[in-house]
Amino acid sequence: MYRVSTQASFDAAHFLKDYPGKCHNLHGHRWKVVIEVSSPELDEGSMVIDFTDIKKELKKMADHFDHCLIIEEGSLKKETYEALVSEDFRIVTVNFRPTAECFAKYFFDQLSSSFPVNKVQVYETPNNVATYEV
Ligand SMILES: Nc1nc2c(c(=O)[nH]1)N=C([C@H](O)[C@H](O)COP(=O)(O)OP(=O)(O)OP(=O)(O)O)CN2
Ligand SMILES: [Zn+2]
Repeated sequence: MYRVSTQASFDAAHFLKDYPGKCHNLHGHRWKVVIEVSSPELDEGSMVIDFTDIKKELKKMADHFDHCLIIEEGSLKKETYEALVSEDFRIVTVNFRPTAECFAKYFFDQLSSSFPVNKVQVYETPNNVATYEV
């Protein structure tokens, strides 16, 4: 089996609603997303996949979250949410709990529609990584 991987990063703030510890506070990470694509054979260009193609797609997804506040749908009071919006903050609402695990699955699902992805890793910090793989 051949495997290739590429990565992208984004800076974003998040919080974990009702988390029993410091992570319920608003805080930021430089998130790193590493995706791995595999194939038993190479294409006519002797590649699993052209890095250029997959990098472009991954970067587009990472840019979507860059310099934003990630909010899990329904996790803030309406007035808090509206106050943040009125400050013109860039907010991206997600329909999952914004843990590294859920982000790994999210990136996996999104990219799998275009590429034979077999693994996604999301680093919240250089030491903390979550993996979703098939
Ligand atoms: N399995 C998971 N555990 C935790 C996640 C997660 O996504 N998956 N997320 C968090 C928090 O978001 C937090 O930011 C990370 O926690 P922690 O490692 O405690 O924070 P630091 O890297 O800043 O650690 P220090 O050693 O305190 O510097 C929590 N858990
Ligand atoms: Zn965090």
